[in-house]
Amino acid sequence: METLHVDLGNRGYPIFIGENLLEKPECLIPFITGNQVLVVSNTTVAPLYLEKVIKNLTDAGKQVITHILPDGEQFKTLEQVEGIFTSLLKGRFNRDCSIAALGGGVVGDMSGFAAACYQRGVDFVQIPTTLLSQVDSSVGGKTGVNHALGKNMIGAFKQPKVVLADVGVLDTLNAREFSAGLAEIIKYGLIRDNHFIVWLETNIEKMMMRDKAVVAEAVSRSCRNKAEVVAADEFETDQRALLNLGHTFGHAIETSEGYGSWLHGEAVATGMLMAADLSWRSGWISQEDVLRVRRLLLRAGLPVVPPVHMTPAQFLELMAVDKKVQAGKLRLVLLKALGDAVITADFSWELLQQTLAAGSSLGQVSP
Ligand SMILES: NC(=O)c1ccc[n+]([C@@H]2O[C@H](COP(=O)([O-])OP(=O)(O)OC[C@H]3O[C@@H](n4cnc5c(N)ncnc54)[C@H](O)[C@@H]3O)[C@@H](O)[C@H]2O)c1
Ligand SMILES: O=C(O)C(=O)C[C@@H](O)[C@H](O)[C@H](O)COP(=O)(O)O
Ligand SMILES: [Zn+2]
Repeated sequence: METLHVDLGNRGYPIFIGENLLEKPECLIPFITGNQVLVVSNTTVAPLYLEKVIKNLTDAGKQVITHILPDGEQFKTLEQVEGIFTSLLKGRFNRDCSIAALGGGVVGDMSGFAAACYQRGVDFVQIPTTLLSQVDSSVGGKTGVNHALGKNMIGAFKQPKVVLADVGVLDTLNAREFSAGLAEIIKYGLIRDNHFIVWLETNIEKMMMRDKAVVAEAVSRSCRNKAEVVAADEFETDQRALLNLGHTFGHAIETSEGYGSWLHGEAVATGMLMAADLSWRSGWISQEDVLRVRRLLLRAGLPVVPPVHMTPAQFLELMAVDKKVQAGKLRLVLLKALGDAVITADFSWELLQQTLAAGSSLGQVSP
């Protein structure tokens, strides 16, 4: 087992990464101070792993109740969070209770948001069960829900007390969801870790075959990158926005297509290629760099062509509500080099239009 730490002073916490961690109550119980625990999961994950988590908690003398959400991004809503509050109130849960999120990013984001709001804040722990949630969403404290008009528009920062990433649970994850997690992994390489890109290019086949050691290393390198960024800028006043590479385009795709139609990781993958394309049109990276990004995404089983029917105008309308917009000006995360991203409003509107219109020829037509 490997232990990393998110250095946030009195809001700091460990990330445990390894196999069979669901069988190690010592990784969970010390981080739950009160007696009452609500475990939030969903209809897919609960039958697989809920029993183990409940046993660890009840063996330690905790009073446990559960709340099982319907499965899917389309249920990441305020209405479903209200249901979590109802379970807490019906259970007579006090302010010293904890909420445990057992599931992927959807369960984690909603549970964390419920924890931030219930009685103005209770403790919460993350037990991420998808690759994406182990490498990204369980770390850093962004929580929230979607709105029909925009992704993750309602939310709060709420750090967990611990992150328990048991890579063994990824055995039951389907191939499409596994690939979606790879998008956020590739993101860390592109924004700040050129060595990680080379490592991924070398190990992507082993990763796709779910070689346990390679998967654990990818989770660890990703979490280390994320923990460093979050520790430097917890509330996204500056550099944390780099973690949004590909997301301005990607969130527009998710919203336009209907939540759950494109997986978050798939939309981010295509969005990262669009960001690379615009970086190339801006003269910052080479065409070979863009093709390198494209090849890696394809090898990871990810889509690289935006929805054919999405027009530049539709993209721009949805991108205008992005959370990085400042004083009405769109800011994008772009690449100065592979492994070196910047957040900037300094791009040409005309070149952006070209990227949005490029479709399947992203990065492949000379500007
Ligand atoms: N808070 C953050 O910093 C952050 C970061 C990245 C993404 N996100 C959010 O996370 C969400 C995406 O998360 P996700 O990709 O984990 O999707 P998800 O939570 O929808 O999980 C994907 C699917 O896998 C299933 N599943 C989960 N664990 C499983 C397992 N071990 N075996 C079999 N099936 C399993 C789920 O039931 C679901 O059907 C999006 O809403 C995105 O906006 C948040
Ligand atoms: O932790 C962050 O910061 C991120 O941006 C991680 C992203 O992968 C994640 O999708 C996040 O939810 C996007 O944040 P948002 O503020 O654009 O909703
Ligand atoms: Zn993301």
